[in-house]
Amino acid sequence: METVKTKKFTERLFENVKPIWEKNHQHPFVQELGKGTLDEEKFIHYMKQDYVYLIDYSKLFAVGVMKAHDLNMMGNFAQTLHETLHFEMELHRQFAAEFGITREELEATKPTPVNLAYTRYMLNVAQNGSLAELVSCLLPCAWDYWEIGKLLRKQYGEHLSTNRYAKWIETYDSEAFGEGAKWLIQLMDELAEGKPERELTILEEHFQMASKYEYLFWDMNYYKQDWPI
Ligand SMILES: Cc1ncc(CN)c(N)n1
Repeated sequence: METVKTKKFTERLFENVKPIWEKNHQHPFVQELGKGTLDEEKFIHYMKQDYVYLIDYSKLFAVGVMKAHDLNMMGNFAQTLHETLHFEMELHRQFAAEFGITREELEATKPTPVNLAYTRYMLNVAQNGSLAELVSCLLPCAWDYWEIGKLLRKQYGEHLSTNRYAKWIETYDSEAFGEGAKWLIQLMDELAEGKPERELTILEEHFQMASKYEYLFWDMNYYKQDWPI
């Protein structure tokens, strides 16, 4: 008997988000980072903003621990929280040290309107929504960065030795980061399993919204936007 392969929910998400992610991948911030030509001030703006973004992003994993369905899932959220604080944010601390920025200065960064709107959106869903909603919100952050890491390695990998931002590409293209993204993709599929279309639509809205915030985040840093007053 012929078996019909049903499409995974994340395959649907990936197909529909392509136009947004393509814009993220072609954003001048991303492309110039890949080439190593990105203006230092723009990168510093990003490093500082991203550091405080990641403090809030880590809290989403803590909510994941609270809402996890079993010990295994709880452990995975706890591990991802740990890796964000000690692996991903270490990248920012290292770059900051290179640019003469102290840890205190990094941590004291005030989030810009876009940064605040993005993290508040996710934290609101995390606290008031289901576990599936939480994962749909935080997934683009992990997944699209992994895609960008792989893409920049493919496009500009030959010139990494002369790219001052090489460590950034190596981090997001790394096996460790990819494993985290793959776990979240798999978890999204498990949590979406058997859900009615009404609920899947809401999950997809969060996924698309977070993906659009990713674009705004690149733009905000490229143009060094901050509070006008
Ligand atoms: C804004 C943003 N989005 C995603 C990532 C990858 N965790 C990040 N560091 N910053």
